[in-house]
Amino acid sequence: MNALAATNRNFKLAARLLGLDSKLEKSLLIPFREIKVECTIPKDDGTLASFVGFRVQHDNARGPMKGGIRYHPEVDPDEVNALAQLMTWKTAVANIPYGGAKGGIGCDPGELSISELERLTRVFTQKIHDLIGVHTDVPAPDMGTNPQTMAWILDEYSKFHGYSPAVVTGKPTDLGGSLGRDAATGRGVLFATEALLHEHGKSIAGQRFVIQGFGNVGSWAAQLISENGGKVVAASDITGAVKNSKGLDIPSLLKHVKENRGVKGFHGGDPIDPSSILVEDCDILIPAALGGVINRENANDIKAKFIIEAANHPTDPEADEILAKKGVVILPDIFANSGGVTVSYFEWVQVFMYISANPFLLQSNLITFKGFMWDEEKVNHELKTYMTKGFKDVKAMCKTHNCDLRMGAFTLGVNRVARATVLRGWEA
Ligand SMILES: NC(=O)C1=CN([C@@H]2O[C@H](COP(=O)(O)OP(=O)(O)OC[C@H]3O[C@@H](n4cnc5c(N)ncnc54)[C@H](O)[C@@H]3O)[C@@H](O)[C@H]2O)C=CC1
Ligand SMILES: O=C(O)CCC(=O)C(=O)O
Repeated sequence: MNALAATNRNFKLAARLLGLDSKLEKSLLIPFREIKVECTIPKDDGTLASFVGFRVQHDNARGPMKGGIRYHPEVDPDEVNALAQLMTWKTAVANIPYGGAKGGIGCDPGELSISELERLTRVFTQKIHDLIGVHTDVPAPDMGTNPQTMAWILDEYSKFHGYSPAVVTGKPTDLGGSLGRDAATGRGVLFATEALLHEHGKSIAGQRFVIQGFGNVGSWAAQLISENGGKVVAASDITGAVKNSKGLDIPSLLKHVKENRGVKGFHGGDPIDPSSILVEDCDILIPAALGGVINRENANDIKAKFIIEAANHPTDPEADEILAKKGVVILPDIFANSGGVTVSYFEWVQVFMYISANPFLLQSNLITFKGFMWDEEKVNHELKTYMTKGFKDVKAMCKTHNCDLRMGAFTLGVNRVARATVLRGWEA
């Protein structure tokens, strides 16, 4: 099932459990705006290259639309649409005052030089600058993008609208980014996993983890899990996969990935076929790469007892059904990976605090006044508070609607957005 069909299906199931009015259901499903732009850049060798960029703004009933921008060859409009919708429910589950959006450019960032990536980002920003903004739609990093990408967007946007550090989050700390944002999605995955395991009378220590994807989210999750006594027995990325049943030495693997741009060739374990990573023996499986990877082809062979969805939409609905019958507990993406957008919200709030404390910044283009920025300990502490509360809220919905964690999270998110929509008088 494609990502959009799967996401719509989950939304409709939640709407039915909530008994939503059919007109309200329809208006919640239809995106606020879909943007598709052509981005042509000169390559370093002087030839021209054209790419297609997307931004889907799904819903803004609860606040400015929020979500990452992805650079990946498989970016397509349906997937961006699904990911934007997931952001709407995710920000509502986290109970932060945002709606949902997502963007992407169909490109392979590994094939582009830094200057080509900068030109592409600036052209994309030129094409969409009138439709994003501090109070309308606030991008952030996702697959294939990073704080540097956000810095280019900030700079290009500011040429049109004046210095606007709150127009993106996940930016470098030197430009007003929040401490802790880089690790936030992985740290949120840790807190979410702790909350789930606690309920099952378990803790991270001693559990065997398998992680697919070793980029921002996967590598931070691996690091924090191993620091908390968990054993990462296999990990993979686009370059390859490695396994060590005694537990991979994560600091050495992180060093290897940094030096070699991938997991491939790491000597602290045995190389395995990356396509078998999801069915490796473990207690807890963490998909942290692409969507749709857990499907009817492999669901029956999955050995994990718990799946923590660090990636967006890693599990197809058909796999959901198979895994439920096997008794596998799935912590859904719209809760499990909400740590990133939650700290993005903290970043946005911090930027407003220092701007209002020192309006001179807006004229000077310089951020020198850090008095109202939070230290990392505060960021992490607040994140834990939000993740713990989020888990409790999801569980309460599971009890009310007698449903699994995915529907608990969907009913929680959809209900909060529906209430905001009605309160604003937007229902049909
Ligand atoms: N960065 C963030 O704050 C958030 C990211 N996410 C989701 O987490 C997932 C990962 O995102 P990031 O870590 O930010 O991206 P990233 O670009 O930093 O890393 C992606 C990782 O996935 C690997 N990968 C790509 N294709 C693969 C394949 N076919 N098989 C195995 N590995 C593959 C890459 O080699 C890389 O290690 C995505 O689904 C993203 O939407 C969710 C919430 C927030
Ligand atoms: O930090 C953000 O604003 C968005 C992160 C994101 O794209 C996601 O949660 O999937």
